Amino acid sequence: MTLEADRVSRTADGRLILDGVSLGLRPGAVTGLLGPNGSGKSTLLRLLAGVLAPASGVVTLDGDPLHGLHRRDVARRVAVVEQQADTLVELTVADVVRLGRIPHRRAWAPAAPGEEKAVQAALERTGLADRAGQPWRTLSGGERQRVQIARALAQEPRELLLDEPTNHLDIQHQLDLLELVAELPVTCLVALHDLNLAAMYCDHVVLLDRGRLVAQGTPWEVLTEGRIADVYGVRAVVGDPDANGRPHIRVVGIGARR
Ligand SMILES: Nc1ncnc2c1ncn2[C@@H]1O[C@H](COP(=O)(O)OP(=O)(O)OP(=O)(O)O)[C@@H](O)[C@H]1O
Repeated sequence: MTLEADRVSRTADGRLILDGVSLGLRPGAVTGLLGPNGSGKSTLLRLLAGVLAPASGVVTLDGDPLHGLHRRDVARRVAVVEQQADTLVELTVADVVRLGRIPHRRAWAPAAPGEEKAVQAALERTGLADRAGQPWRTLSGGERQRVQIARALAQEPRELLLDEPTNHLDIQHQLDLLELVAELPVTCLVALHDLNLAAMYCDHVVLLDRGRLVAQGTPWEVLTEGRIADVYGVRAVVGDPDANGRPHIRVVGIGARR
């Protein structure tokens, strides 16, 4: 078992922004969270992370309601990479990655020897080992994004929730990052805008539209031409030109959103 949302809703400013969404992550698999701007992806991700509470419905971790668990216990299991990382003015790259270890430490206890190993491993996995001493504020947007991923890996989570982690990344780093995520032995939910990246790297995808879950299944099941037209308002051709078993989505024009 892992993270599950059962009919969760959330309102903001009196408006329903998530409406009765039920979703179970697949243990060890990468689930893509898709949907147009404002469809509720970040909100759902934050509910699953326990950062926001649902107005109704419940989120559970291994069957236990998240609201009944200690923050630290949730943080030992679930790592989150949000879109906008805070500006941590005077920290180095390694300092930021070390923040990932905080949930594993007893209050006021110094870092245990194994801690630094986890930090080093995370820096190496994200190709940042030679940047460890660089001040965070001097990094480019893409480098900051990778440091946030390294921080999440240093946390050694079992569930990893990523909100548009490929933003700011050049194409090679986008592929590197999603390949890394796909190889990790963790349960992962990743919000993405690029349907082709989702089709390439996700085992399972979930599609939101205006706060509702409209489809979930394999990329082939969910990313149909009709559904792409309905949800995104574009005309697309879905095929498998590379014969790699993954759908390729070619957008051919603006359509009408139902
Ligand atoms: N605190 C808030 N107050 C008012 N409205 C909010 C608040 N938080 C979210 N919303 C609204 O809820 C809707 C869903 O927002 P959310 O950020 O979850 O969407 P998203 O799918 O992640 O969008 P994007 O792809 O643009 O990042 C949006 O219309 C947003 O304006």
